[in-house]
Amino acid sequence: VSGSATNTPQPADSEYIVPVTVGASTVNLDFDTGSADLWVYTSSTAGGAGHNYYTPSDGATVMNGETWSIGYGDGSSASGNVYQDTVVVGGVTATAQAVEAAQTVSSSFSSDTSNDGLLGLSWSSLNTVSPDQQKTFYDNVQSSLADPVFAAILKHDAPGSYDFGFIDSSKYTGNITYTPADNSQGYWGFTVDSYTVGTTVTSTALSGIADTGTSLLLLDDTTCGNYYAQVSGAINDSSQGGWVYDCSTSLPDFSVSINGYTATVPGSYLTYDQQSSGQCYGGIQSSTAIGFNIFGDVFLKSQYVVFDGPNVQLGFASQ
Ligand SMILES: COc1ccc(CN)cc1O
Repeated sequence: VSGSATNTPQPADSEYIVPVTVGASTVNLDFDTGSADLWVYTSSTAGGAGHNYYTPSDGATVMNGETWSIGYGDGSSASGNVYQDTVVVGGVTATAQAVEAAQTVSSSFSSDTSNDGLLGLSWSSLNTVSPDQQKTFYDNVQSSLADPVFAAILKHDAPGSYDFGFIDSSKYTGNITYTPADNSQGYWGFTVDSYTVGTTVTSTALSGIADTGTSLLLLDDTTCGNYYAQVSGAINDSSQGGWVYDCSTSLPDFSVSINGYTATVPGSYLTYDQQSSGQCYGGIQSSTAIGFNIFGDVFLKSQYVVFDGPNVQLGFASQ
């Protein structure tokens, strides 16, 4: 089998939401290659006002004794109990998917009514269900897929898709360049050989993770400093949450070299949003607080990205 589900960017391309059939309901989930839990609001979730919620199908079963509790890099969290139910994404069906029902969610989730939960697409080793760790949707359907891969096609301010089971050459230009993935921490980790700000090449390798569930491109302080050195007037202002600059400033492109392929994020994608101060908040920010680099939506929305589990590799092409 194969299938494609449309994703829709939320304001500032902050997250990409996909309608998913979970049991007897349709909910809008944030697909997150940086985590491995599929969780969703229920009719009784504290903080569930304004969200669609999960209704178990007639065939659903409660996974007795199983619970989950997750924390994310931005300090948000959620927890609850677990059902086994049918989940359909773009016509691809997982018949025995662990559906994690949220009993509690933190305030940043409850106030974000654009999503009704998350669908994790990292490696299943990050799944938080206890005492029996559960598999991601991708792991559950992988053996049924015509080609056991999925692709993320995130766009700037336009609908894209998550494709399961096929590579679509109409969705990228040139060729796909593959590079080994580092799944040792449960993420889709990878290394770039160098980076370029405008036309200035820095021959330093950077490692990080491909994370559709993080909005920004989070890089070490040296790399951030080298980028914003080419943004006149940019300052790193902790009171505004990081690197800001006057919104009239033009931004240089940021590109990375992966196995001979140059992945370019145009300067026009590198402003995240305008602050009330009239300053603009950059899409490239520091990864110091996290301890590793994150190639989030700001980077990914310039690329066609293949996530290949069996070969433990990532593929990149321009779109
Ligand atoms: C508060 O909202 C979120 C927090 C964490 C993630 C996963 N990186 C996704 C979200 O939409």
